[in-house]
Amino acid sequence: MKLGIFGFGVVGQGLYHVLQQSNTIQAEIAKFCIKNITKPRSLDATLFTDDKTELLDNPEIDVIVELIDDAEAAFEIVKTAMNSGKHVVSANKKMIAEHLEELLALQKQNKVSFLYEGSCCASIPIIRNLEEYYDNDLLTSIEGIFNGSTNFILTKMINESAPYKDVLKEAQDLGFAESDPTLDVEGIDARYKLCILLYHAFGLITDPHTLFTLGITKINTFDIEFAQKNNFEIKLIAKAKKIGSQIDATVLPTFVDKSSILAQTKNEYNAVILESAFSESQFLYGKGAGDKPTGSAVLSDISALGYGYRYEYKKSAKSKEKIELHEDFQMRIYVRFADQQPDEADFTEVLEKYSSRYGNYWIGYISRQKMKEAQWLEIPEINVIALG
Ligand SMILES: NC(=O)C1=CN([C@@H]2O[C@H](COP(=O)(O)OP(=O)(O)OC[C@H]3O[C@@H](n4cnc5c(N)ncnc54)[C@H](OP(=O)(O)O)[C@@H]3O)[C@@H](O)[C@H]2O)C=CC1
Ligand SMILES: N[C@@H](CC=O)C(=O)O
Repeated sequence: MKLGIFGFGVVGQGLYHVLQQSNTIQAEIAKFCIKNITKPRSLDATLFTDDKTELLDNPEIDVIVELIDDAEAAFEIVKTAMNSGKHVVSANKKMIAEHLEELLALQKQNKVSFLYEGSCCASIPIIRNLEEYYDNDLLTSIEGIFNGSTNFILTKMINESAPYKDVLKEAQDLGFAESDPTLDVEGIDARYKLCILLYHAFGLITDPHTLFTLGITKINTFDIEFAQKNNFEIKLIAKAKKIGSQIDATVLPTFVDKSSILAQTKNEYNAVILESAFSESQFLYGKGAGDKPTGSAVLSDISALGYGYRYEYKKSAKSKEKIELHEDFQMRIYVRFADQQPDEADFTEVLEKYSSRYGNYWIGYISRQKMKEAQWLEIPEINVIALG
């Protein structure tokens, strides 16, 4: 294989290192295409170009590896590569989640492989497991910690009382966070990953914007103290549950019991729990961000191209039932507020009310639709955390 690699940032360099250390892959790097040609690089300058046609128009390059931080530019690169008959490996969850249908069509039209294991939970081989191992089992739910940066931030905030701003900066310095870290802390990155996994798990294509998502930016010491008093950890949980032919999918900060497997998942580690009819509960665990862990997933895709592997998207091909996203579910939530309180009429039932000079909270049931429409959710002092 001759590889044309786009991007030499955290993941591009991680891939370079794992490729150097792996002695089983028959792949040669033709060139890296990057954005800024004047930036100093750790490798010989002849290996770099800022002209994408040098890679895309080179007939000797049969595999394009797309590892850049610009989703729209990435989509153009991937489209051109596939239309030129090249196989593509990517880790770009934003690009994949936002263009999934077009990408499926491009693979089919051009009879090429498009693999993207690194896009979901970095080193955890979740996509290929969903494609191959869970081919015939009846999956009922997939849930877990799908973002390394927020898990790193929450671990440090809760276990080490570290300030949010400092740990966000640390997550950026370690190469875990996206170039735009809002994608991480607002839960959007986890939502992209959930969208991709929804297709591989259940055959459901979803517009990422439709999934109800809350991030971790409003969590404060009052919430952390509530968690500690009640033996909880706070985790950003992405979850999709199949009820009949309907799917309930959300990304929410969630109180999880300290003894649970998800509470034990710390720092940049990710975790996925799968529930299915025959194998019942299974757990996958591994680093969800970082150079070499993500590089290893990309390497595994490159290796799979060596034996002609491609996703068959079996769930969508085999499914006889029409799977739909459904929003009419009740959620049990904790809502913390200061002077302005949430609208009680929005709640189906308020189970508990607490008030003190340090802060107030309610615990209650509310429908997803009411949550989506709630104006009070925009108030900076109001924070919602799901109760699992
Ligand atoms: N970091 C992580 O842990 C993980 C990241 N990902 C995904 O991998 C991708 C890369 O992330 P990461 O390595 O962290 O990002 P970085 O910001 O570290 O690197 C981005 C690279 O893309 C290059 N680039 C940007 N735009 C273009 C363009 N138009 N043409 C050519 N090159 C371009 C940059 O060039 P230059 O060097 O000149 O600036 C840089 O080398 C993203 O999609 C991210 O979501 C997936 C899993 C984990
Ligand atoms: N920013 C992402 C990187 C991996 O996907 C994360 O923190 O999980």
